[in-house]
Order: sequence, then structure tokens, then C-alpha cells
Amino acid sequence: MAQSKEQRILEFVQENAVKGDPQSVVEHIDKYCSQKEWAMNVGDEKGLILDKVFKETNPTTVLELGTYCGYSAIRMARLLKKGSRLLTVEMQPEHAAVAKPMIEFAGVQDKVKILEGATETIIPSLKSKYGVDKVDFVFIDHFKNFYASDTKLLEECGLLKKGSVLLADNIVYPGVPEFLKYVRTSGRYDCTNYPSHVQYSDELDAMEKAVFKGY
Ligand SMILES: O=C(c1ccccc1)c1ccc(O)c(O)c1[N+](=O)[O-]
Ligand SMILES: [Mg+2]
Repeated sequence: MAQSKEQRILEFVQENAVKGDPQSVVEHIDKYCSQKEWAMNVGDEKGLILDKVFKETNPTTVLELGTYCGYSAIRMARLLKKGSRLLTVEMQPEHAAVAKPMIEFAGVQDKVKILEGATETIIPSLKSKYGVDKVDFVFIDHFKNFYASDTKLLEECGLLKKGSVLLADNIVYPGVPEFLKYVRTSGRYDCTNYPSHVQYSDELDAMEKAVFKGY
């Protein structure tokens, strides 16, 4: 069977990056995806925004919606303080099958757990099945049509606390208008927009930070 783009990215990392060095893995994914084949990792420019907001939050419990090849999970895990954990949800098995060895190659497998399945199923199980009380930081980067419904689901499941930070990718491209309207008009979030560009491109994009104000 022909190799997928995601498998080619993994192979490039395994053959060129430094094993056990998450920064090297991140840099090599960016190198491949900027020079060889575009891919929907959050990328280097928006990755710096992710780093900044993540460091400001200094989270203990992190949730990611949309693992893809593991780039942003590895990027966040390299900044995670001791004793913290990152749960990342991926619906597509073929992506999870690449992300797992990618995360292991980066050496962050003890901090990162991939949850395979649909967010609408997994989010309601986080407390009972994974022992989550509240999430401090949520990076939202999965199916664009699910951003708004999954944000409301996080609220309904009691997973957010006053100060929980949501950071959403793709505010401009492909765009998430329902999510943006909800977080900006519900009265439940303090929002900040971070203009940027589509990964590995000059096209405009942005990220949105939405800080939960409490129930
Ligand atoms: O939807 C796409 C997309 C659309 C068209 C072609 C390829 C990807 C996309 C583009 C940039 C992203 O950062 C991203 O997260 C996604 N995504 O699918 O989740
Ligand atoms: Mg994205």
C-alpha cells in the first residue's frame, strides 16, 4: 500500500531528527512540511503563539482536540511542568497511528496520552474514565464544525473552571464562525485574537484565546 503523507513525515523525522529531543522533532516536521509537502500541523509561526499562551497558563491538565501527526502535542509536552499530563483526542485511526510513534520518538510518551475516538464520545468520559477533574488548557484544532459544540460540551460536562484557557486554531482559515460567535457573545469568556498566517504559507489566519469566566 502506498505511503501516506503523514507516514512520509514520520519517516523523515525518524531518519533526520534527534531521538528523544522534542524540539528537534518539531523543527524537522516544520522543515519537511515547509519544503516538501504542506500539512496541517499548527506550524512554526502559530506554534510560537501556542507556546506563549501555554507558558502564560502553566497548565497541569491539558486537553487537545485534534492530534493529527502529534506536532502540537509534542510542542506542548516539551513545555509541560513535572507531574502534568496532556490528553489528545484523535478521531482518525490513520492519524493516531502516525502520532503514536512520533510522540514516542520525541520521548514525551510518559506525558502524552492519545485518546482515539470522537470528541463527542470522549469528552463526557474524561472524568469517569480518565480521572480528569478540570482542564486548565484546551488546544482546539480538530474538525472545524465541532469547535462550538465541543466547547459547549466541555462546559456541560463540568470540565472547565474559572480561568480555564481555550486556544483555537484556524479562526480565519478554514474559519470557525459559530465558535467565534459563541465565545465572543455568550458572556462566558474573555477573548483575545492573535493574527497570524496559515502554516507554511502567506495566507492570513489567526488564533483565538477564550478564558472561561466561570459558571
Ligand atoms: O481543514 C483544513 C484543511 C482544509 C483543506 C485542505 C487541508 C486542510 C485545515 C487547514 C489548516 C489547519 O490548521 C487545520 O487544522 C485544518 N484541519 O483540517 O483541521
Ligand atoms: Mg489547525
